[in-house]
Amino acid sequence: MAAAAAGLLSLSTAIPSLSPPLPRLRFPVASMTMSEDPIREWILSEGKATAITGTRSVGGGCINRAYRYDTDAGPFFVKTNRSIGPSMFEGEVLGLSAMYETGTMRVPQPFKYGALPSGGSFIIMEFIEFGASRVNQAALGRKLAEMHKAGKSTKGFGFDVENTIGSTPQINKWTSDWIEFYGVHRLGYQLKLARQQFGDSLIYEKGQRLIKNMAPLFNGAVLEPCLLHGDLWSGNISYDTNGEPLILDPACYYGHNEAEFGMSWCAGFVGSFYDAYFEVMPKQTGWEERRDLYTLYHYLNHYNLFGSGYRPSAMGIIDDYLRMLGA
Ligand SMILES: Nc1ncnc2c1ncn2[C@@H]1O[C@H](COP(=O)(O)OP(=O)(O)OP(=O)(O)O)[C@@H](O)[C@H]1O
Repeated sequence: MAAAAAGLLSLSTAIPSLSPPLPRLRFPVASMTMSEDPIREWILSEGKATAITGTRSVGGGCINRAYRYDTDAGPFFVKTNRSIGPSMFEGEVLGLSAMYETGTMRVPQPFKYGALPSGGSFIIMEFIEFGASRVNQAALGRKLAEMHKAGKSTKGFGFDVENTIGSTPQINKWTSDWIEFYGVHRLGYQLKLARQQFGDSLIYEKGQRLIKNMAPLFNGAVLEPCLLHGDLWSGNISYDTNGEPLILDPACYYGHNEAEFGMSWCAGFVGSFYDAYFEVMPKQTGWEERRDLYTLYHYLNHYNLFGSGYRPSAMGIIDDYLRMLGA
């Protein structure tokens, strides 16, 4: 899909409740007719508003600017990025759309993304009022498992577009074999980046040794592609005013379900979360032994994004596995 293409979705397909069955959402490629303010234009046409009564900044994000647009058709949530083209928001729209279509976990319904005339890009989506943090980890675990169960792929492991994890590119090339996908496009990609950025050939070589020898860790596991949020940490989890969990800001792809727990060290998941999750998606043989392998991807990404403070954690995991595997 061309990066400069705009995603289109009519608001007439908006659904007030998430009860299945949901209509299939589509984001057809459309040639961009550049208006002076494409956000306003969409809200006042397909967004079905006749007046924008106010706009205000929403804090919280790091990468983009976020706004609430109040209108006579209800509020919209808008993010803009002044320097990156629409490809980043294309990834977010397709990820939100894929999760929304499962009719399981609550996610904001994505409406539109495109280019800004001054450069940069925007995304418009459903505005969700967050409730007081009535943390319900059991509901979160159950809904997440339902999403993993419902979000199936016929193309293998990967996604239709590349996206980003933090600001690091995330390669989603469709691959039929999970161990190959995780080795090449997840661990291998981050290891190459560490060698390139920091000249760290030690972590690269040890990491590659782990990739070559990690297959036995998957013995007995059911390696089916499931739709993953991909960046599930506490900053991307919230609750609506009914106390229903919702997840935001995804880096979606189809992967082995256990990879979703790779950010658990920043998510604060407790026992009730895992108990509820495993009631829907049963625990697989060897999960405890694979757990750190899935956190390794995110530790490596933190090393690449934030520097050497994360290196000991990544290296420690690699060394432990090399010892365990006698590699
Ligand atoms: N659909 C939504 N409705 C209402 N508020 C939202 C919605 N999505 C996000 N928010 C709020 O806006 C803030 C910024 O959004 P988000 O985290 O997606 O920004 P970002 O800059 O893209 O991400 P990052 O956290 O990676 O920097 C969030 O912290 C959240 O409080």
